[in-house]
Amino acid sequence: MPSKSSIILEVSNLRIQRDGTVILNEVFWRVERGQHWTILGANGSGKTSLLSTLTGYLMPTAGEVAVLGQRYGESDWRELRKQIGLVSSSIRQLMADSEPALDTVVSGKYAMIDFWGTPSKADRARAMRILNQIECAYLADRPWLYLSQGERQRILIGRALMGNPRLLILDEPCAGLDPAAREHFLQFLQRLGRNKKAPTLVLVTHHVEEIMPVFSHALVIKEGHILAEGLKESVLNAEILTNAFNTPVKLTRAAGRYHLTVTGKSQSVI
Ligand SMILES: Nc1ncnc2c1ncn2[C@@H]1O[C@H](COP(=O)(O)OP(=O)(O)OP(=O)(O)O)[C@@H](O)[C@H]1O
Repeated sequence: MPSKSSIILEVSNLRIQRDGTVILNEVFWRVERGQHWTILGANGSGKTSLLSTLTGYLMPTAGEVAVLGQRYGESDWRELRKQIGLVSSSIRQLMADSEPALDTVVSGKYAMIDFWGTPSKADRARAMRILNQIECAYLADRPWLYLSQGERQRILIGRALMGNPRLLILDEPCAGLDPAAREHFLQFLQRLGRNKKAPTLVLVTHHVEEIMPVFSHALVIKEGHILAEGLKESVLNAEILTNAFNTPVKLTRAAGRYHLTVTGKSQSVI
């Protein structure tokens, strides 16, 4: 049995239902320190809903959700959110065009969008260290508007790191990146995750190619329930992914990376 402090999050018999629609059902999931997870599933399977529950934006209909030792319903989720880093397209859209990258990183300390205050010397120094860590020191003064998609993703990770999170959730961070930018970003994620002080990573992706060796575990969702979860070697196989995507697929693995090929027609009727 893992000690309490080593449990990053625990979801038990979670059910989410809205307007008669069951979005998630019978979800059991535990993430422990030292693990990095990836979440896979077809469009509409429930990935974002699961993440929204973890960040307190979606209320469970039944079941228990505990994140970083705080139980949903008993703790102030707004406080807890400060310990969870989140990089998602919804956050990307909220950034102010004129804000320099350094200020965007600083704003992560206050879990604020569009930072209006004057950052303290110490905050600026810390943000600069983070910019170095995310290999973006050269972007410190560049406004958000001019950053490339790949640079924006890194700056948002920097912003999340400013809050010193123990959990960093990345919801499709490679969306919109060209193949080279995507690979650079993934290599960066690999280095980040390898760092002993790194937060626990949870990556939502549609592409197995984005699952870097640093990710130790995988969770596959289908139609609101868990199809498979555990060590990625036991979860990521053609049979499970064929089921998850309702389409015959072939999965290959080389040098710790995966590659998926669709080999047949979808079995679903759209
Ligand atoms: N508030 C809501 N009320 C009713 N249905 C909802 C609500 N929120 C989500 N859903 C439905 O729940 C299902 C899961 O949605 P969710 O966004 O979690 O899927 P997803 O796996 O993240 O999909 P994608 O890969 O397309 O982003 C979808 O069918 C969606 O329409």
